[in-house]
Amino acid sequence: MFKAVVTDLDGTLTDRRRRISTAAIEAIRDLVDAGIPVVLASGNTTCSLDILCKMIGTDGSIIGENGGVYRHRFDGKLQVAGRQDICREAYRRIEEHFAEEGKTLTLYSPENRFADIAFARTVSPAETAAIIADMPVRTIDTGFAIHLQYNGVSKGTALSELAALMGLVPDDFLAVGDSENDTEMIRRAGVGAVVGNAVPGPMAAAEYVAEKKYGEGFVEIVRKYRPYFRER
Ligand SMILES: O=C(O)COP(=O)(O)O
Ligand SMILES: [Mg+2]
Repeated sequence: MFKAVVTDLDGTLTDRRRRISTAAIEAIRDLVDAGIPVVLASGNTTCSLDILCKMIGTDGSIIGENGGVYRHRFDGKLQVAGRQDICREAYRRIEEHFAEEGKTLTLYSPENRFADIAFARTVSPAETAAIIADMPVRTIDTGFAIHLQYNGVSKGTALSELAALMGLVPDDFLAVGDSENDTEMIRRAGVGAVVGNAVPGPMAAAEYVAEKKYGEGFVEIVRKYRPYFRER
């Protein structure tokens, strides 16, 4: 029996253009109304997740910044993992490298990030990774942004820590995602599933691959596993 859901946001609840699926919102509300906690787990910042949680109607339990931050409920203390100072150092090196080629990078909400660094996908993620190959920092391409995260921090590690705060274990969760940054979370959860638009990494780690893409895929996955949930 599963007890909770942890889901990615961009590309799982939203389409390619980041428009949220209203069907996915309905599916989350049905779970929440049945007493099944739903955690939003994203590369996005805490403040953007907070607004979504309020408007969708979850209890505010989140994993943000690709596992760099996590919190149980709205009133819980925001936990910060990893080393943003080292990610910043990596970013400076990347910035310098591309500046020599005449390319300027665009940071995403640096003032609201406590753990990772995110910037626009205007340069090659593989080239970015090569520049910082000797540093303990991972380059993550989510399909929406390039993130720099301290080694050993992921949505998967945050899931283990958040689950404990919720009185649960990762095995109690159904995890849903679409991108490279969801692979560890999908591996760690009791069952992992991906939407039809997922990239090969998380797809290979998942027990189930939805036929449908984006929000419709999320709804398909929730329907499939709904009988295996314990309602509270
Ligand atoms: O922040 C990103 O780059 C992608 O966000 P996601 O983890 O919700 O897909
Ligand atoms: Mg995603």
